[in-house]
Amino acid sequence: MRVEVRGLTKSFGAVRAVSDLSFTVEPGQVTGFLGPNGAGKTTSLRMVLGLIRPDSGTATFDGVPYTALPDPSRTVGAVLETAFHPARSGRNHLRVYCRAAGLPLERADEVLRQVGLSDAGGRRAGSYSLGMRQRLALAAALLGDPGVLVLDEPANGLDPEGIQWLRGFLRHLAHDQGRTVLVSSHLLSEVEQTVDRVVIVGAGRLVREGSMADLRAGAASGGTVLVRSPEAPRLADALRADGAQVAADGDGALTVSGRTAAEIGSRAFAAGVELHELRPHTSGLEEIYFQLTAGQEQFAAPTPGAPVAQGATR
Ligand SMILES: Nc1ncnc2c1ncn2[C@@H]1O[C@H](COP(=O)(O)OP(=O)(O)OP(=O)(O)O)[C@@H](O)[C@H]1O
Repeated sequence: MRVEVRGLTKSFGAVRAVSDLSFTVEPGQVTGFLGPNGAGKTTSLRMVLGLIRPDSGTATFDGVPYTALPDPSRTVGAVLETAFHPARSGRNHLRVYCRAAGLPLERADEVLRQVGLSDAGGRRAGSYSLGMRQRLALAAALLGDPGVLVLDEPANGLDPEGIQWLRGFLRHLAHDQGRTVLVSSHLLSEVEQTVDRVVIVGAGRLVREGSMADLRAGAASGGTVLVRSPEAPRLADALRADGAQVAADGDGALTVSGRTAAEIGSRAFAAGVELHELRPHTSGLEEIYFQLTAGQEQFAAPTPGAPVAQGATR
């Protein structure tokens, strides 16, 4: 099932949370919905799920808006926020949902098993760790065996082991079971190894949509490489002649952009230049994400020592 978002726009008073946002989420893939805090991710997901009405624009599931789906809980599963009745067991929490959605009660145990909570199903949800609550929320989203999963920051509060489990689980749901998975995060690094595609938003607008492979390819040439050589000027000339950008610090160190470390090493070898150091300086990927979203955090912490801009606080 394909999710299509077209021209979604939403303001809260004077704050335009989402602005003419369009993107597509394909089946069989995990799509990361990325952007800094306040970029409009949660508002967009709530519009996709029919929880708030957009000022304009549409979000559809194979052409049908959420509110017109004949059987929404069997079509779309969502994890938005994790609120539980603390005295209710995890299993009973899920059974309440089953009843409300007209699903067989056995589904509760099936999804508990899927998320690895079988042994904890009888315990009060109030005693669950944050990671277990996230798993329970994911279990609730899976109750109707939906073709589409929409997850808002599901990695929040998970320990590294939990994040690794989630990564494998989401990829399994998309790649092996063909589901459409949309997962939001404000950290690229958190979902980098999980997602196949990215939709990046900043200040409510789309700033990038594409495959993770494309983002990585752009990043490989977007980073910088630190090179040290006793023959730095000669190497700089050779690299510049090839079209690379080279900054020299005069002390035998060069900062090269537009070339990977391997390409620089090959060029040096071909020119017979001795190297003493060859080190990728920035990851490229984080840099691209940062550049795409720079200055768009709504509540960005000021740089220490920098003057506070007028109007930067609200
Ligand atoms: N109900 C609301 N009333 C007023 N303003 C709102 C409301 N919901 C969101 N906003 C504002 O809309 C903007 C986008 O918020 P949103 O929560 O969608 O961003 P986000 O990308 O999900 O951020 P975060 O990662 O911090 O959750 C913010 O400026 C926020 O303050």
